[in-house]
Amino acid sequence: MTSSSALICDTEAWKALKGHVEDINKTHLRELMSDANRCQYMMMEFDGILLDYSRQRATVETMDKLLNLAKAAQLTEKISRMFNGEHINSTENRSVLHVALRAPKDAVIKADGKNVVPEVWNVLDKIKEFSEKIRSGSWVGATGKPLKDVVAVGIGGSFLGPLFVHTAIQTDPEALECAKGRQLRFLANIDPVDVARNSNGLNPETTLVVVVSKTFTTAETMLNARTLREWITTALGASAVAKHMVAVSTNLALVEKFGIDPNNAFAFWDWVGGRYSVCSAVGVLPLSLQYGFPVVEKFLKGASSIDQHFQSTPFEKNIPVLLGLLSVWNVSFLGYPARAILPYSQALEKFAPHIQQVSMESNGKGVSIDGLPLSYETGEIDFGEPGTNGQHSFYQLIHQGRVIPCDFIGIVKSQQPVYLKGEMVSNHDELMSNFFAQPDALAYGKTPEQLQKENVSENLIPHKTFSGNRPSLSLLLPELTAYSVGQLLAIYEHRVAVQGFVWGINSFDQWGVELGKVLATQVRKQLHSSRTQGTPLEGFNYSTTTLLKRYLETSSEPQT
Ligand SMILES: O=P(O)(O)OC[C@H]1O[C@](O)(CO)[C@@H](O)[C@@H]1O
Repeated sequence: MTSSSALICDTEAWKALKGHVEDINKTHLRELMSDANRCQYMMMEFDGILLDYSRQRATVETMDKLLNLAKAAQLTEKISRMFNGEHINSTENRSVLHVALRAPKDAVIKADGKNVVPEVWNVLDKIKEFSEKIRSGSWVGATGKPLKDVVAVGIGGSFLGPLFVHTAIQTDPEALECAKGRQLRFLANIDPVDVARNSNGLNPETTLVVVVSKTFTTAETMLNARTLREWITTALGASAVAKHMVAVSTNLALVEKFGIDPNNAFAFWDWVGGRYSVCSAVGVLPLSLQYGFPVVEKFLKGASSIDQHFQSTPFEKNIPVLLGLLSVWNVSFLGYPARAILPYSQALEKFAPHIQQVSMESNGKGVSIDGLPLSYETGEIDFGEPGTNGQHSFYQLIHQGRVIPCDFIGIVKSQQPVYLKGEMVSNHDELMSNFFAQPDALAYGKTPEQLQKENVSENLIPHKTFSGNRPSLSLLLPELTAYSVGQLLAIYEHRVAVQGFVWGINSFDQWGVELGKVLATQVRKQLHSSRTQGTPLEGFNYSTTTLLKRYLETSSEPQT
């Protein structure tokens, strides 16, 4: 067991895994895969989702050792502390209760002694009512027209999760039907090009702007919100803000100060981390406006199903726990610094960008939760693209270059099936042929002997050899619906938490994003005074001074 100030790397369980790496290095996935009992042990099913981790560089013994590590890290206790609303985000003195956002109405989840589920459902009911008004046309804009289009303004966790879910369900037949005649756009970047892209073609008379910001102080979001407020008031007059702008925030005082009627604000709470907020009004409001609340409620139910599985299933059958432990194994023991997220589904194209924030903002830390410097790496470099597009891009490197553990995510039933008469297989079968083939190509590789038998010329043999032994895991979902998107989200959220719990870090703060913001403030002030009063550059190093000088001398940004 670790005492609160000890590092997990000092435990016997960690040392046992370190020693075990040597055993694993003596094996090849080719051999491991020939053991059917092992493979059977490494398949797990829950609520329609099938996990196959037999292509991890692990044996049953590895799993036993990882489960011992979980014990040494007090994983059971840490998960309970999260669900019990303890202030596990200790550097911000906050509970971590995104699970309460999708809990059933009759659940009891307490933060600071108070059941938060009724408050959650108050906001959900308010969203339901408001979105029905907008969708039915009973709430109209300043000129009496129904509001058909929504622009959600927000960045980071106030953007990536909602965009992921929107992209994932927009071609689902049920969601598609519910969204008929409506548009949902996202404005995140402060780059004015993003403003142009997301307002071009929209009519302010029929547009609702949802400003989404936990703090309501994020520089990019607030300037974008002011820009769209200007777009609305220029076209429709100042009073139009009341009908055309609403907000999602924990900071209702600043919402009001901005000029948005507090009755048109949708609250959430400081116990919801930004990157874990898609199940709060942050995601639920824009998605309900586009698809209707009943569709979004299915998404919440999918996430809740995984929450219950995560909270109550023994670790050896617990999908997020197994995935988290295997990631720790890959990063801390096998030394693989990256992870590729490879959904064989175009609808999941925004999944990897969302998980990049969930994972890298959570686990990219250099000290333990008690502030001790870590002697091991935490977090991994997450990236990904849908298959098969990625195969024609970066797969060369993962087959013959660096070893990157891969998550293959496949869907049994396509949202939009196509079968052309005379073709050997349907379009979805064609896609899935690749989903099934790639993990084996990575695991088995191809030996020089095999190439010789194929009469490959000697000089090409080294180039055509695949070392194999490259780990992956496969997740197979029955279909991609609002429900299963919720499941997928919760699996990854909890997996990231498991990794952080084992590494002994705080996965719920993000101090690393602050320094850059502070330095930008200094630059912003300088740009303002140089442009308006010709103030010379001061206080920057040689490099930044040179770049700023070039920028100021060669650009003529309007100042009025
Ligand atoms: O919702 P807010 O307060 O505008 O913050 C947006 C994002 O900024 C961050 O604080 C840092 O970039 C993220 O954690 C957060 O999701």
